Amino acid sequence: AAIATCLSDVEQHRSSQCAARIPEAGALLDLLEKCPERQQKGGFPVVVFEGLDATGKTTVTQSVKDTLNGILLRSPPDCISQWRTVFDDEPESIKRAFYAAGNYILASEIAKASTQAPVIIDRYWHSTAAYTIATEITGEVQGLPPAHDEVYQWPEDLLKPDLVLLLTVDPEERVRRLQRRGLKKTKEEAELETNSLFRQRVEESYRRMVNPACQEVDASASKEEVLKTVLQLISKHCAL
Ligand SMILES: Nc1ncnc2c1ncn2[C@@H]1O[C@H](COP(=O)(O)OP(=O)(O)O)[C@@H](O)[C@H]1O
Ligand SMILES: Nc1ccn([C@H]2C[C@H](O)[C@@H](COP(=O)(O)OP(=O)(O)O)O2)c(=O)n1
Repeated sequence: AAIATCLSDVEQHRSSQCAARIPEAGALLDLLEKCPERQQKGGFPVVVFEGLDATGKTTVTQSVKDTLNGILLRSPPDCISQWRTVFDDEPESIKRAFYAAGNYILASEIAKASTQAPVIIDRYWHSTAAYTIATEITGEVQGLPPAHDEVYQWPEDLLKPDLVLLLTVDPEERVRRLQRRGLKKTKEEAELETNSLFRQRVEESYRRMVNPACQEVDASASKEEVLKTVLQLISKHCAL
């Protein structure tokens, strides 16, 4: 399934002539091969936060982690994030193999952490899927694969979270937050800012994901209000 695809993608790139150019692909594959397959979740809830850049994921995940005494994780996981810039400059298929592999490596961390405390995650599979789907077409959301297409399914061999919250803010507020933050953006995020059709395709892809689907949260309110809404949703959907 998905892990096989991303393994073969990375393997292909390791064994191809570009391997000399991307030695990190070999190191990534070694890490991936060490991860046990079909990881099981522990007894604590696993909650994922998704959304476009600057919708407030970092802010809210930190607060939720503090409130619930939880463990905060992100995709791509810290153990491979030093290679991110290398893969971000590669062609689309190599870049996506990196992010896909990162989700499987993260699954091992989630399995372990969820035996200790609630796990809060900043991006996971839905990010990889939504940005990939949105990149593969151009133009309006009408051009996306139809709702219920299998591209919107969660990979059957990847550990599932209990709850996925999709943070959305209106485009003007999002740009204000991006500007206020003033951090260096990934190339793709710079493009997002200017390309509103791409942004719409990413959000619509997020909304079509199923099993688990994303629950949308309007994140335009103040940090305190957003935190309150999110904590209510978590206590409604997860046994804490
Ligand atoms: N609810 C909010 N209202 C106003 N500003 C916010 C809110 N949440 C986050 N911000 C600000 O917006 C910027 C982007 O937030 P951040 O949490 O880094 O988003 P992300 O992790 O989704 O990229 C930051 O400068 C942050 O302080
Ligand atoms: N699990 C993940 C995480 C990120 N990605 C990709 C999707 C986009 O190209 C970028 C977004 O990452 P970026 O660092 O800009 O986002 P944040 O600042 O963390 O909100 O990474 C992914 O494909 N899969």
